[in-house]
Amino acid sequence: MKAYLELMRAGNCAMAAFAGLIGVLIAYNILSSASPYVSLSLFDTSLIFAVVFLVTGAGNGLNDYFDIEIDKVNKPSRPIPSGKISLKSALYFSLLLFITGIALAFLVNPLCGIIALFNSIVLILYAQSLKRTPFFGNASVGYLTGSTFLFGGAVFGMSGLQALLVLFFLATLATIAREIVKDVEDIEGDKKDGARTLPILVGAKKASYVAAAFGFTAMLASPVPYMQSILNEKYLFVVGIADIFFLVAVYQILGKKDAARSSKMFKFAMLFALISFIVGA
Ligand SMILES: CC(C)=CCC/C(C)=C/CC/C(C)=C/CC/C(C)=C/COC[C@H](O)COP(=O)(O)O
Ligand SMILES: CC(C)=CCC/C(C)=C/CC/C(C)=C/CC/C(C)=C/COP(=O)(O)OP(=O)(O)O
Ligand SMILES: [Mg+2]
Repeated sequence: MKAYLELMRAGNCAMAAFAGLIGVLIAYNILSSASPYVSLSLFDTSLIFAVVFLVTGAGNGLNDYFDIEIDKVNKPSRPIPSGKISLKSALYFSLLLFITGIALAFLVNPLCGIIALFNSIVLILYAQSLKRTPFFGNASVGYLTGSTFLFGGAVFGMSGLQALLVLFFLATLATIAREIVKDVEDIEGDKKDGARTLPILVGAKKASYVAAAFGFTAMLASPVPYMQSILNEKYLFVVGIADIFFLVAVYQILGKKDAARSSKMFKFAMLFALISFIVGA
C-alpha cells in the first residue's frame, strides 16, 4: 500500500486536491455574494477533492510507468525502478485511478466530467510524449496544476469556473517556472533518454532565465486577486511571504545555479501561496 501511495506521490495529490477545494470555496464566496440561490453541496465538494486526488495520482503513476528508463538514472529509488511495484501493476493501477476519477467527476456535473476527461487525456499525452518536447511538456503540467482551481469552480458551472481564472493563471505561471527548473535538474537523464526539453535545446543558463521570467511574472501578478476583490488583505500579507520564497527560488537557479534547491523552494512558495488563497478567501 505504501509503495502505491509513493507511486501516486500522495503529497502532490493532496496539495492538488486542496487546490480543488479552494476553488470550490472561492467560487462559492464570489457567486453567493451576487445571488442568494447559490448553495454549497458537501457531497459534491468531497467528490471534487476525491477526483483531483485520484486523477493526479493516476498521472503520477503513468508518468513513472513511461519514465522507467530515465528514472533508473535520475530517481532509482522510485517504486518502479526499485522493484517495489511492477510495470504492469503500475499501469493497471493508474488506469483504474483515471477511470474512477472521471466517473466520479461526471457524478458532479457534465462540466466537471469533461474537465476530468480532458485532463486525463493531457496527462496520458504528457507521460507518453509531451514531456519530451520543448516547453509543451512544461505548459501541460502548468495548465493541469492551474486547472485544479477551475475544476473546483466548475462545481457551480461555467460562472464558477470563470471566477477562478486569475488563480488559474497564477498557478500555471508558477508551475511552468518550476517545471523548467526541474528540467534543468534532470538534464543528464533526459539527454540519455533523447528528450528535447528546453534546457537541452537552449542550454541550462537560458532556460533558467526563462524559468525566472515566469516566476517573476507570477510574483508581480500575485496582488491581482486582491485588487479585483476576489481575496482580502490577509491574502495580500501571506502571498507576500510566498513571493519572498519565489524570489529565493529564482536566486537559487540564477545566482547559485542550484536547480534542486530552486525546485524545492518553488514548491515551498507554491504551498505558501495555496495557504494564502485559503486565508484570504
Ligand atoms: C504567485 C502565486 C500566487 C502563485 C500560485 C502558486 C500555486 C498556488 C500553485 C498551485 C500549487 C498546486 C495546486 C500544486 C498541486 C500539486 C503539484 C505539486 C503539481 C505539479 O506537480 C508536477 C511536478 O512535476 C511534480 O514533481 P515533484 O513535486 O518533484 O514530485
Ligand atoms: C483537475 C483534475 C481533474 C486533475 C488535475 C491533475 C493535476 C493537478 C495534475 C498536476 C500536475 C501533475 C501532478 C502532473 C503529473 C505528471 C508529472 C508527475 C509530471 C512531472 O513528472 P516528470 O517531468 O517526470 O518529473 P519527475 O522528475 O518529478 O518525475
Ligand atoms: Mg518522471
